[in-house]
Amino acid sequence: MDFILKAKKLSKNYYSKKVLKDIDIEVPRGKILGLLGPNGSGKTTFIKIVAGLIRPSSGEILIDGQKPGVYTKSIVSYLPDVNFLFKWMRIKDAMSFFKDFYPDFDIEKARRLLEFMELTEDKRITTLSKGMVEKLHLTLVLSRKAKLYILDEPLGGIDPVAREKIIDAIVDNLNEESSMIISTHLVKDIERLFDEVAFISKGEIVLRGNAEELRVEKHKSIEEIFREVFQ
Ligand SMILES: Nc1ncnc2c1ncn2[C@@H]1O[C@H](COP(=O)(O)OP(=O)(O)OP(=O)(O)O)[C@@H](O)[C@H]1O
Repeated sequence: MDFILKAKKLSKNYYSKKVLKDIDIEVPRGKILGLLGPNGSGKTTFIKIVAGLIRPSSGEILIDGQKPGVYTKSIVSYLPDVNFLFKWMRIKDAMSFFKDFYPDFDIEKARRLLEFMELTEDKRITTLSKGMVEKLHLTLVLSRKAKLYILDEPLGGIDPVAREKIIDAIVDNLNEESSMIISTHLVKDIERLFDEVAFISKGEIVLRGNAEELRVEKHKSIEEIFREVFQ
């Protein structure tokens, strides 16, 4: 099988604290991986390594066959779990910012997604609700033509009805060659997106596999498996 991401024995320490311990994760090309774990389990740390923001302490990670660096940053579209937009911006400024910064940013796609999210370009960032800011972030990140999208806790502030619609939009907007990692502890609504899942607990992968095979094997939904693993 062809993999967009391969991590082997990946570890990260903050001083003497081991935050990731010998993580093995593989993401097949064209597939969506759910990285599932409770607060503080190491999801954001792993995602930051993939985004090239922090370095692992040991182990290996290859993205499209290369170590995190200039090339991998150009093919990875990263949705952080914090607001990355400036307060002075209107939505149209955020769009221009992305267009200038990322050559693969598709402004027409962004406009279509923005309309779908029921946001208008002249709105000021400071007047947006938390859910609206999340929708804008997703619009920007999904409008890049990336090989790998990494979404850290998307949809948390978005109401359940809008969440369903956005999940459909994520599926519709992902082309066949692109892959995605979604980190979350809100498994219920999102689980239908996952092809593969990896459960992370205290920095260790405790279970991973194909989502459908796990459902069949355990006669449980991924959410039920999540509750079982982390109760
Ligand atoms: N810069 C840092 N310095 C020291 N410890 C850190 C640092 N960043 C994260 N940690 C610790 O690493 C552990 C994993 O944190 P991380 O943010 O990766 O978890 P998470 O699974 O994303 O959690 P959440 O779901 O709450 O966002 C936590 O114990 C956290 O306190």
